[in-house]
Amino acid sequence: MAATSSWNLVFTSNQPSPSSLSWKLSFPSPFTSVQFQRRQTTTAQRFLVFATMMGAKPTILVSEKLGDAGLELLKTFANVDCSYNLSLEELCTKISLCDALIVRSGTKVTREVFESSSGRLKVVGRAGVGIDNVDLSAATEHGCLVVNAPTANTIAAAEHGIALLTAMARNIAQADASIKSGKWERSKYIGVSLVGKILAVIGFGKVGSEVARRAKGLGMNVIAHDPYAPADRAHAIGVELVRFEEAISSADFISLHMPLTPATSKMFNDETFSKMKKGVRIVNVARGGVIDEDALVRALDSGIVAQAALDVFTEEPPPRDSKLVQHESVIATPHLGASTTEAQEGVAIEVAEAVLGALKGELAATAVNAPMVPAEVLSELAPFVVLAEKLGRLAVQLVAGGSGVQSVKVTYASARGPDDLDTRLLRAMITKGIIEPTSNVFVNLVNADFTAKQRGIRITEERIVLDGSPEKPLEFIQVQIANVESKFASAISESGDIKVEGRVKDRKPHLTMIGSFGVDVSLEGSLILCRQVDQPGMIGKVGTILGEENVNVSFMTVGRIAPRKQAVMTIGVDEEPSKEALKRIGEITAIEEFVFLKL
Ligand SMILES: NC(=O)C1=CN([C@@H]2O[C@H](COP(=O)(O)OP(=O)(O)OC[C@H]3O[C@@H](n4cnc5c(N)ncnc54)[C@H](O)[C@@H]3O)[C@@H](O)[C@H]2O)C=CC1
Ligand SMILES: O=C(O)C(=O)COP(=O)(O)O
Repeated sequence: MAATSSWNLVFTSNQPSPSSLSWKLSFPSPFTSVQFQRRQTTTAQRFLVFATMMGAKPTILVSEKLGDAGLELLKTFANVDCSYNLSLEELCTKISLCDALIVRSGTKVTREVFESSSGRLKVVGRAGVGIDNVDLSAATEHGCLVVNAPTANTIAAAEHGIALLTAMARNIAQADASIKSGKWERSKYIGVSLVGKILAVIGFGKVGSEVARRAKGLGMNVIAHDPYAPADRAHAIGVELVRFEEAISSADFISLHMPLTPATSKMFNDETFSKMKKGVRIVNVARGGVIDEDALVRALDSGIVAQAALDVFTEEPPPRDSKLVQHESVIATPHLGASTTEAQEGVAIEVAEAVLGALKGELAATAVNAPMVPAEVLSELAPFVVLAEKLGRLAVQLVAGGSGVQSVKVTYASARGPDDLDTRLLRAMITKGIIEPTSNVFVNLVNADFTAKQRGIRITEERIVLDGSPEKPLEFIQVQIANVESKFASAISESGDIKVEGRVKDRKPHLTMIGSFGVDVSLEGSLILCRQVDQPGMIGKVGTILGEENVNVSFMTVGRIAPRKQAVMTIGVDEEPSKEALKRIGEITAIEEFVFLKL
């Protein structure tokens, strides 16, 4: 069964629920609860509930310039207060009178803002992609839904990337400033050609792939690095997906299009610059934080990087005396990637529809957070929810870089009939585990299926109906990822898929199978998996190395096919072992392969 069920997010008042409650989520006054229900209510009914609850039009604060079509749409259903350039204090004062807030990247929606709203703020709409200016945890804690507009500015951002690429290569900005100051410097501004040059696109998502398509039209040879992008999508537009080192060491031009996440923060630093071809040119229309800006200044000064074209900065606006912005080999724009008339109209409509939809009780397909689920609803499923997310995280970390995840099969083994076990939350948590380590998207019950679909990940679910007591909701969950290579060959099952299986024991998640190896480890902290020839002394050898490296081992177990044949040793560690410690483990003769996994 494909993950195609559709759900409504319904805001209700103190009235009895009109239809069956599936997930009841806490929500502040005047909405007393939020429920996820099958699509049983009509739009008219939802409007009725909405109108009854509100009594009056909701108030929406728009704190940054928004396209007219979006504003008009908002005004049809709400009182709209457009107040720009508010200080934090002013925003906090106004917010207690607003049901929704619409922002771009310039408004910091901090915890203070949610606290000041005293529960009235129900939706924050981000008219764009990046939500790094909204405190998502605070929003969720305050029961406030956050929605964005993820598709309408893709082309604008890609076009801006190409504009910066060509302007940089031909010194357009510098030459323009020169001629305007009365000079005529033809030999000073000799540029470089793009045709035949290698462009490495880092982050082959919506914007990255559009940049690649356009660069190919300019005659460039385009390669891309994105550990999670499907290779066939790249092949379809004639782009080869390569490893990160290969991308940065062979490129003449590098264009950045990955999100800012803990994994991509300062991904471009002294070490990565030192591996680049001398004279490389870099474009950044993603987020300033993916580059260590001091390291970029050093790389520009030493000539490793010949030029950089930057639209985004760690601090925006950057300090007036920023060495980077002032550098003669840098051209810069003030975060203009999404600033075209067309994109701003597009994001305005996209965000207005999402905000109004959420206020009317419809489920926003572009929701990036969700209100919290009360403990009583979760109590039975809670340990399985934790297990589901951890299995997703484990499975995706076993995928070798370059082989994108497209097909995930989840198997639930249970003695309960299909109608007595709702797997939506489990599926959402597996999806969260698979997607979150590779993106800045916040995956939850609201947006899990949408996010998986958008990323081309097909999640199918299967039931194994067991005999026995249906008291326990589930016996085990298996997660299988098909058509990928694994960093740890032993994780591949007989069917050729990466396979992990887990159970709940004493309300704690346990990994009970990896590939064809039966194991039994509590899923806490992080894990080292080693495949080895089964022989005495292995636990001692690995334990000694970890002890010497001051890494605390929480448990060790061995699962084997038969005595003295192959075994998989699972080691739980409290701290992340150093590269040196992992190298020493890999050098133990009997160890055939190993992998370190963060849970
Ligand atoms: N300058 C501007 O005005 C604009 C900036 N942006 C920025 O561009 C970024 C990309 O936007 P979209 O393409 O719409 O997002 P997207 O989510 O479609 O694409 C991001 C891609 O980065 C990949 N990725 C994740 N971790 C990676 C890693 N470690 N190395 C390489 N690739 C990695 C993901 O797999 C995904 O394919 C956004 O995060 C946003 O911050 C977007 C629009 C306008
Ligand atoms: O959509 C994004 O991520 C952007 O960076 C665009 O930001 P903006 O809405 O122009 O402030």
